[in-house]
Amino acid sequence: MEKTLAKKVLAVDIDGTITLNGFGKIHLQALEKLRNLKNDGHHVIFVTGRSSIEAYFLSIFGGLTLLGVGENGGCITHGEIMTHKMIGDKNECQNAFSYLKKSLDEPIKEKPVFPRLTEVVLDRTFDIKNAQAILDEEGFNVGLFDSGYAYHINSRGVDKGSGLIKALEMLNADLEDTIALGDSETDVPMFRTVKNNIAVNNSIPELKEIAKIVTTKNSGEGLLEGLSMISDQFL
Ligand SMILES: O=C(O)COP(=O)(O)O
Ligand SMILES: [Mg+2]
Repeated sequence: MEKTLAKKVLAVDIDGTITLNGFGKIHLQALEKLRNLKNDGHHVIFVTGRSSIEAYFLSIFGGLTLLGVGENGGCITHGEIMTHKMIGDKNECQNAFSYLKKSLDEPIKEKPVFPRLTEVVLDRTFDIKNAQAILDEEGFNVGLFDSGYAYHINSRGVDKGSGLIKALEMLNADLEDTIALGDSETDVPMFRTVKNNIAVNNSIPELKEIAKIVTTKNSGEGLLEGLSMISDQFL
């Protein structure tokens, strides 16, 4: 009697992993692969710096699990009736943004993205490490993160790792049954949380260093390559 495989959870980054960073175009074969895995009984969810509403709608149109972790873990949108679980605190992120506007010499402005419920998203136009030091110095309880697509001001303790753990609780699923895929700094907390993970070839070196699998191909092609490398093991 063939052992039925435990239901796995695929936690998939969007920009730079199933799209080309900055453009948003979905790699269709990669999406088809994810839908097939969903149809095989696994959970497939997006864990992204984009809005959780974008992730949720992509899961509807993609035929995936109706749960999107967005805003770098700051908000989870889920269910047949669209419901938001807000984890981050937009107020403290906005206060930090206002302080940076007064403190930085370089230009700093919000990136024109889909509206956010718990974070602030900025154009990548300033020295992020210097900005983080200024916020720490002033005692702001926020983090500044670079997804390669945008800078994010998130509440302290809000990241893709903490957001994924909340999502797994909601799905009644286990960390050891989870596989994460990503490409940028914002995926590092997720990879530190989930030991089974795949960094696509266009990932930053810091993510590749901690990844269990690093693909030779970029973005959507890399997702397909990475999933084929594990499918014989446990998908
Ligand atoms: O919105 C962004 O920063 C891009 O997001 P992602 O790479 O985490 O999907
Ligand atoms: Mg990404």
